[in-house]
Amino acid sequence: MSSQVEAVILAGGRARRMGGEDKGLVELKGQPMIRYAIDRLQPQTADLMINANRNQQAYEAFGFPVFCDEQEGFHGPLSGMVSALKRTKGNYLLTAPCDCPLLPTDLASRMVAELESQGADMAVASDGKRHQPVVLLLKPELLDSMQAFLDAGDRKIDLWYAQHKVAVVSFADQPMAFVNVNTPEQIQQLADSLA
Ligand SMILES: Nc1nc2c(ncn2[C@@H]2O[C@H](COP(=O)(O)OP(=O)(O)OP(=O)(O)O)[C@@H](O)[C@H]2O)c(=O)[nH]1
Ligand SMILES: [Mg+2]
Repeated sequence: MSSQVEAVILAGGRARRMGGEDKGLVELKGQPMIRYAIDRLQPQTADLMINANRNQQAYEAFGFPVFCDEQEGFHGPLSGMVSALKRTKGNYLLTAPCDCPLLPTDLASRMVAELESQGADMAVASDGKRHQPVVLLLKPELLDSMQAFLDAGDRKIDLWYAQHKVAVVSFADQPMAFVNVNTPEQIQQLADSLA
């Protein structure tokens, strides 16, 4: 692939539905959840970084750069994305959450291919029915637009990207790809289904 893709795993949320435990570090079948996201993304991307607002040292142990949101106060995933866009050296930044352990192994290549074939500014993944608004492929030049949106006090990712030319990339062929684990019960359900 000629286009260099850097990935950021977003692990900066409060995880209230997980009882406030740091979701990326919560274990699924004996491994921290972020380990699954790393294992899915690392083979697909030139670089990887982790966005976390707590437990920095525990995240650093995975061997990738760790950074927190520039703006304190948990302003949502866009806050992590804007901080990542400021750091990225890739031609594209791929964003993904720490709580989707079964991300597609062909995520980056399909997102890049669709973005480029549609001449879009960015791409959003879809499970075939719904957008996955934290699974995005972003051109670094979107930084100013995202920063302005956040500075205006807006938080909703889909409202931000509606301002841009977006390629929607369907992974309907992989029904488990975006299984999202937000609660202890969902961890248990996924562990059982992977057993
Ligand atoms: N950097 C950053 N990421 C966030 C923030 N809020 C949520 N995220 C990330 O966005 C993704 C999707 O969010 P949720 O699944 O709702 O996670 P959450 O907000 O930690 O969990 P709940 O409090 O239970 O809603 C996860 O990867 C979170 O880590 C934030 O304020 N900053
Ligand atoms: Mg979630």
